[in-house]
Amino acid sequence: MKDTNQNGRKHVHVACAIIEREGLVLSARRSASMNLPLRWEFPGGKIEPGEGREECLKRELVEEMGVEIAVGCPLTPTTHRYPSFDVTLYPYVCSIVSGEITLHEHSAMTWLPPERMLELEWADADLPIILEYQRRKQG
Ligand SMILES: Nc1nc2c([nH]c(=O)n2[C@@H]2O[C@H](COP(=O)(O)OP(=O)(O)OP(=O)(O)O)[C@@H](O)[C@H]2O)c(=O)[nH]1
Repeated sequence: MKDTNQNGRKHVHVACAIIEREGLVLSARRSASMNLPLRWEFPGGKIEPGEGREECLKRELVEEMGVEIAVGCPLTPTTHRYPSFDVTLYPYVCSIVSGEITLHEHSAMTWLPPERMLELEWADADLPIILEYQRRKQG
């Protein structure tokens, strides 16, 4: 997928994993040296050329956390305009099928019940995803 739009503005397409375990959800904190430093996000990353979204997620979770995941239900993709780039996030509900999490890129992680997720300071693009996920859990 192209990573600039018609205006020459950077637009990244990112698959992200809402990983569930025993009623809790995994949140990961970006490191101080990443862009959006210290914001919380879902693990995942940019979809490479020719790569499927689910394939991307499985690759990213091995690279970032050393775990194999099963990719489940998609949530609604959402596009957000940051000052210096645009991002479209493609969220999927996932579970870990093997491995123990080791953080290779993030500075922290936490498992929270869905209703407490907004206590963290999230990357702005994630808010619609969290709200949709919370609505699904309540309904
Ligand atoms: N993985 C992930 N990225 C997110 C989320 N929300 C969000 O705005 N992003 C943005 O989407 C992009 C994901 O790209 P990435 O993880 O592959 O890249 P990066 O920032 O670590 O490194 P890079 O941009 O220097 O290559 C980042 O710019 C990140 O700020 C999220 O929930 N998960």
